[in-house]
Amino acid sequence: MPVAVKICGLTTPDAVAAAVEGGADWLGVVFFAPSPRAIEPEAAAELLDGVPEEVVKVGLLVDPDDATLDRVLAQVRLDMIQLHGRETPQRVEAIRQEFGRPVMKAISVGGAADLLAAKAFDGVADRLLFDARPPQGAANPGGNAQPFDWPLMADWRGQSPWMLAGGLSPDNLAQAVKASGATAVDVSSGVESARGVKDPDLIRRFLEVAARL
Ligand SMILES: O=C(O)c1ccccc1N[C@@H]1O[C@H](COP(=O)(O)O)[C@@H](O)[C@H]1O
Repeated sequence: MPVAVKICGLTTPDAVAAAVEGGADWLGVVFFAPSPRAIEPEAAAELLDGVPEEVVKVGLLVDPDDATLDRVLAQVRLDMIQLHGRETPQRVEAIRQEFGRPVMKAISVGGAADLLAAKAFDGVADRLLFDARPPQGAANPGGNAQPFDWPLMADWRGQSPWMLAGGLSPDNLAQAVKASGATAVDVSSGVESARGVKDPDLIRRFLEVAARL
C-alpha cells in the first residue's frame, strides 16, 4: 500500500513544485526562527499560493503563544498546525479549539517510555508525529536527520492516526516503513543537498519510493 508523505521545511518554489507534482499529501513550512528552514509568514503565503486544495498545508511551530499563532494564521492559508515543542495535552486541545485547525503533535522518541508518555496525547491531537529525540545540545527539537529505533512503533496502538519522522531518506524509507508499520511519513533533512536546502531530485526520489511501497 502506498505510504502518505509530508515534505517539511519547504522554502523554495522549485521544491514545492517537485513535492506537489510528485504527489505529496502534506507540505510543511517552519515558523521557528532558529531553524535553517525558517520562513516568514508573508513568504510562506506566497510560496503556498496556488498549491491545490487537496494538498494539506501544515505550519510547524514550537511552543507558540497565541499572538504568534494569530499572526501566522492571519497571513498564511494553513490547514493544519504542527506543534513540535513541549506543549501539553491541554495546550494542544486549547489550540485546536481557539484556532479552529486540526493539530498534529510531535512526540520525541528516545525509548519505549516515551511511547507510554505519548498516550496522554492520543485522541487529543488529530494526528501524532513520532520523531527522534534531538541530540544533546541541539538547537532545534526536530529536523536533525536523526532516526530512532523504528521497531518501537510496531507495538503502538492508538486512536489518533500517526506518522513517522526522523532521519528518513529515499535510501532508508522502505526499511523504516517495514520496521515501524507506518502508513504515513514526514521528511525534511533527507531530501536536502545541504542543511536547509531542499533538493527537488531527492524530493522526487523520496515520493517515488513511497508510491511503490
Ligand atoms: O525542520 C526543522 O527545521 C524543524 C525545526 C524545529 C522542529 C521540527 C523541525 N522539523 C521536523 O522534524 C522532523 C524530522 O526531520 P528530519 O527529516 O529528521 O530532518 C521533520 O519531518 C519536521 O516535521
